[in-house]
Formats: sequence, structure tokens, C-alpha cells
Amino acid sequence: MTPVLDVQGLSYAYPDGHQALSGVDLHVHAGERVALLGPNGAGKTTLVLHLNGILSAATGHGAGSVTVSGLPITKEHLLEVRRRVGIVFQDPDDQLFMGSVRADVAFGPANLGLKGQALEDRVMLALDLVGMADFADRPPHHLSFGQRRRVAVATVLAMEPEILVLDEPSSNLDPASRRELADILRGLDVTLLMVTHDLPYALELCPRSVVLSEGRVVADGATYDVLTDSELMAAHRLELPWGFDPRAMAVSEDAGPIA
Ligand SMILES: Nc1ncnc2c1ncn2[C@@H]1O[C@H](COP(=O)(O)OP(=O)(O)OP(=O)(O)O)[C@@H](O)[C@H]1O
Repeated sequence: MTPVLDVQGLSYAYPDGHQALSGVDLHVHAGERVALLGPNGAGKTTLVLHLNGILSAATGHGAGSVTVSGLPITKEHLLEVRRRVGIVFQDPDDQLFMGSVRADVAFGPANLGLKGQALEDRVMLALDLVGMADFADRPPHHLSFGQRRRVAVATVLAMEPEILVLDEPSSNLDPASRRELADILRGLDVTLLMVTHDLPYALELCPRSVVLSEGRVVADGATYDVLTDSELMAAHRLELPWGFDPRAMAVSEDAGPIA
């Protein structure tokens, strides 16, 4: 089966010469939920920025390729790739800038040419998926942080992406909002790649984890196996919260230990 996301030998140095990625391979199949873990400065954001062509190995600072559903990320395919790969950034305020929730969620699909009832249906479906339909006419800046994060997810879902990439989705959420967002994400019919430092969240949501460290993939396997490999964890500055034991966690059947 062809991976929906195929990263091959990706290397990238920033213009100042800092080598952020070195020969990264990552193959994600349709419907997978994958956590991208790693210490600060590992290259996670740099990798994510390559997935919809914000950064590109082709700019002369890198090597390798990124292919989305068979489509290489080139200038010619950039718009289509950006529709297929939806990125939810850590700060929802980077993605919300219109006067109402409805207008923000409509912005992307309207740019694709959707209008009238089809546009309204697309917007309301996306808001329904994140439990924010009742907030459609509210100004985003009147919402709480957790509500704005959900709307940011809806702006991306409204583009009907094949791959949903989330940067630190659980950060700054209270425990109930954190759990509710996990339920929402688990219920989506989409391939999911989630950058996170929240290791319990990775275990809860993603059967598979990839660990990036100093620009290289140092582990790729079952999240449970990664989080219980104390040598690997220590070597790459990954720490479980105090008192959290993956072995004892009651987890959903597709994300948990294969006992
Ligand atoms: N614009 C830039 N110019 C030069 N170096 C950069 C730039 N952005 C990031 N870097 C460097 O590239 C490396 C990877 O950074 P990146 O932001 O991808 O890490 P990260 O894994 O997302 O970290 P964090 O967990 O802290 O968000 C770091 O050493 C960082 O200092």
C-alpha cells in the first residue's frame, strides 16, 4: 500500500547553516494516528513545515523528498498539497482572524470556490465535528483558548484534508478540554500526525510514535514500546509525568499495550 505521507531522506539546513533535519524517513499510511515526539530543538516543527511546502528541501538548503498521496511537493502541486495536508498550529490565534467563527471556517473552502449552501454545509459539518456549531456567529476573540483551538481544528477540517497535522494540541488545555479534544480527534476519519511533548496524550491517541532527536529519527514503533523503553527515553530527554505509568494506564484498545 502506498503511504499517504512519504518522507524520504529529508535533510534541511536553515539559511544560517543550522542543520535541523538529517536524512529523515517517515512513511504514514491512510488512517494511522502517529505521534511525533522528541526534545526541544529536535526538528519536529521543521519537519512539519515541510509537509505542506512552507519549507522545502528544494530551496537549496536540503535534500530528499516529501510526497502526499503520490503527489510530490513541487510548486505545481503546492495548492493541492496544502488542501490535502491541514496543519493546526499551536497558537489558534495564528489561524483565526475573521469577525466570526463561521467566517473563519468558511475562509479556506470559499477560496477553493465553494459557495452558497454547499459552503454553509461544509462549515457547519466542520463545526459539528469539533462541537462548536452553537458558536458559529460568535467572534473568535470572545471565545476561550480551548474553544479557539477547536475552531482552529474546524478551519482545517473544512478543507477536508487527508492528513491532519497538529502541533501540541493539548497544550494550555484544562483536563476536561484536553480529554474532549482527544475524543474529537479519535472520532475523525483522517490520518493524524501529532507533534507533542504530552506523552500520556500520545499514548492515549496514537498507536504509533516516531521519535526525532537532533534532526534524525531515532525510534519508530508502538507508542507503548517507545514510552516503556527507559534507555531510549533517557537518551533523548523524554520524561513521563511523575506518577504516570504506561503499563497501568487504561487505554483504548487500538492505542494500548499489546498484552
Ligand atoms: N529560522 C531558523 N533559523 C535557524 N535555525 C532554526 C530556525 N528555526 C529553528 N531552528 C533550529 O533548528 C532546530 C530544530 O528546530 P525545531 O523548531 O524544528 O525543533 P522542535 O523539535 O520543533 O523543538 P520544540 O520542541 O522546542 O518546538 C533547532 O536547533 C532550532 O534552533
